[in-house]
Amino acid sequence: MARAFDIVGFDLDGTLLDTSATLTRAVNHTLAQAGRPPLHIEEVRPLIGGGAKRTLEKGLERSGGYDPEDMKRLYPLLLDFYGSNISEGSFPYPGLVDALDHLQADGVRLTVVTNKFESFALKLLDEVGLLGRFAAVIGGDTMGKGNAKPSAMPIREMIVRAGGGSAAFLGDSIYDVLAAKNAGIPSIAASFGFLAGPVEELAADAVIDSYDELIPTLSALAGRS
Ligand SMILES: O=C(O)COP(=O)(O)O
Ligand SMILES: [Mg+2]
Repeated sequence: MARAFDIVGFDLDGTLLDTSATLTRAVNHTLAQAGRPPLHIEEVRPLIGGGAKRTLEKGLERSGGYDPEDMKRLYPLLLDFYGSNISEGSFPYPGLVDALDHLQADGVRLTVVTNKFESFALKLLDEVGLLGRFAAVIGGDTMGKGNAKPSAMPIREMIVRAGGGSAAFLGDSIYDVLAAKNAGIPSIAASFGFLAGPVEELAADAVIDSYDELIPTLSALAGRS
């Protein structure tokens, strides 16, 4: 079958992998150092997507209040714990590997654009055995401070690093949809990810409820443009 797009880009947390158990453990480990009560995974899930710093800031707000001095002390602890336990409890969403196989068999180049640090993204993807699939992995720090999603810059960079061509982007947060829109490429929202509200609020060009829907959705989007 002819491919719908030359490049398909993926967000990482809440899109390729369910990382919520690992991040909840890291957040709770950090909150405990500050004598704060733990948060439930359901509370942490919608706080993921803007990078670990933002997740911790929001976690502190929810567990008794945010204080920049606490943050300065606690953020390195979070990074240290998370970096040392990055893949424990994180898993690909059902159907992901089949969908990637299908896309690669059609000659599609696969990429990742995440707001995680690039080094963390590389380590995590390597440990779950997916790193070799991706022509490019762009992190929240790859393009420099202030240039993470929703900036168009990491999406443009992903297209350049993957060798150019038509592209679409799949993600689970408003940062993903806005980054794709800002870069002028179609966006797809993963309703199975870490949503902070109804998936419709993301206003993506299409929505998938599982990876079984990805290939037909890409074809429909390509036919529309
Ligand atoms: O919040 C994070 O650590 C990164 O999240 P993302 O992979 O969804 O961009
Ligand atoms: Mg995400």
